[in-house]
Amino acid sequence: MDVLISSATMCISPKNPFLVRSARPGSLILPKPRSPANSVRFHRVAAVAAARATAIDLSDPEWKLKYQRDFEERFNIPHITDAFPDAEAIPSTFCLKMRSPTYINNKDRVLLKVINYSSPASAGAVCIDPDCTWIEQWVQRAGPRENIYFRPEDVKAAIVTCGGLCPGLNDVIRLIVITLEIYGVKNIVGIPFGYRGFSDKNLPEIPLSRKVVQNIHLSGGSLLGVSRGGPTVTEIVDSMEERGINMLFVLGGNGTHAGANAIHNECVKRRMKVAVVGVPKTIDNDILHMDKTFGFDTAVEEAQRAINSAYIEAHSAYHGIGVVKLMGRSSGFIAMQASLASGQVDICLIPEVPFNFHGPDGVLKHLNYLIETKGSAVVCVAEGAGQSFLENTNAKDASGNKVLGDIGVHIQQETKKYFKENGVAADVKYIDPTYMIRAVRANASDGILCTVLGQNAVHGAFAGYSGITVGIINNHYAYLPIPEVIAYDKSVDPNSRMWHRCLTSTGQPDFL
Ligand SMILES: Nc1ncnc2c1ncn2[C@@H]1O[C@H](COP(=O)(O)OP(=O)(O)O)[C@@H](O)[C@H]1O
Ligand SMILES: O=P(O)(O)OC[C@H]1O[C@](O)(COP(=O)(O)O)[C@@H](O)[C@@H]1O
Ligand SMILES: [Mg+2]
Repeated sequence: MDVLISSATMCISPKNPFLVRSARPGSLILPKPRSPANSVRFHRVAAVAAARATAIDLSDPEWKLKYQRDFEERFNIPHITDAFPDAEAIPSTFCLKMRSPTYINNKDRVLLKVINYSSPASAGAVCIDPDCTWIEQWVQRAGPRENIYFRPEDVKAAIVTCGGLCPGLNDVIRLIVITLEIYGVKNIVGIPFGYRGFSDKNLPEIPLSRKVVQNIHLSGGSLLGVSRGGPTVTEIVDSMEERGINMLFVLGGNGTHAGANAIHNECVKRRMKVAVVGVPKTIDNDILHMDKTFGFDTAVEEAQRAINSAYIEAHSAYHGIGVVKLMGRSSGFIAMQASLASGQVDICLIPEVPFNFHGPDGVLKHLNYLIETKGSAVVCVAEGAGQSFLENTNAKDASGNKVLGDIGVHIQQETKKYFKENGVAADVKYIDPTYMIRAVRANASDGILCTVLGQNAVHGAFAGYSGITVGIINNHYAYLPIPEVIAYDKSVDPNSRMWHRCLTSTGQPDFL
């Protein structure tokens, strides 16, 4: 569970079960937004989640039942019949050439959490109460339904890709289009350059068909283009009304999904029979509840190449130090996984784990030790790490995301200075492979994930769901209500086995 509810007087942090904070009885603890620039956005979303979650009084003998009911309500996915109770269901038009498809029953569920922790002290434990009481948490299974709520001939489907690039965008677009055609949809368009394409009159819709998308997965990027910022939700929905779009597939991260949810709500308010379905795209892997998001595997694989280059440079130089900065605004998943996978990293720094540069336990002292003992060293740092050491410019990008200082450059400069001051030779090389990684095409495992997610997005829309997103959970596929996946950024748990494995691999000490 991501939001922890207090016991009579205490509550335990969901991210760090060892951290017990006092709280008012019955109060609800929501994680603090990580980035100040995003705080308005995440406070807003968190408030939605908070409003929907019932504070649980653990002294109530019925608390478990109430908790379960609350969970079911929160993870219930909006359906077109909520606003249109008389909406007609027709037999599915999804048909395969060779055989008739098997369907998902609406009552099928996927288990969200699969470990029954016996104690909050267990590594990575996420507990609801101090006894770590086991509560089954079921979410909706994704897939084709026997009955659908849209006649294919009445559908105008649109696809939009927002935010930064991520490997696999084209794979998802491709499968959405192909699946829509299998249902019988003829009117499919791409909205160019993210949400901007809804308002910029100079950007015409891109007609899509199997023929157009057949080979797009062979290259990275997005056939449709991406952007940050753009029109207001009102303008987007006005544009959808004008264009007659009644199915919208939104590929993007937390910002895009906040937009998609707002679009869904606005459509409900205007009584438009529209399905808005998200497919989470975040190379940083910071969307809640999912095993991973598409593009992440590819990013880790590609990041290893940069780490390997940094290693070779460092290893070939006299007292060489290689610094690689990887993506991860507020979550260090790519840096952690790539460090683990490569086995060539001596120091991995992520936003979730504080560290000092200077002082007897600082990064620089350890680098000095590595140079003395090994002769070279490799540092892998996530872009959001160590921001407190950098000047805060308060600058924001077009989407309102905080523009971060370059921690890689900072490490390079500080390291050079430190070794110079100590009269020790050091050859410091810095690599920032961000845009090289983001632009590659998806690897095989991401390609498959994209295929499944794209197909399921279309099944969800035809099944009449809206305001939902699709994800892989414990190797199964599920539909989730958007507010629950973007309540805050998923981040690396410093108490998790994975982070501890990373520390084992690098051999680094605590830099505090
Ligand atoms: N809270 C929000 N409500 C509506 N739209 C948003 C919100 N936050 C971001 N957006 C829009 O979503 C798009 C992508 O957001 P961004 O943060 O750049 O990328 P990502 O979706 O990958 O997080 C942008 O066009 C931005 O204007
Ligand atoms: O230079 P840009 O396009 O703003 O992208 C930088 C950002 O893109 C990312 O790679 C992914 O961010 P999004 O999920 O918001 O697209 C971040 O790690 C990074 O901060
Ligand atoms: Mg984002």
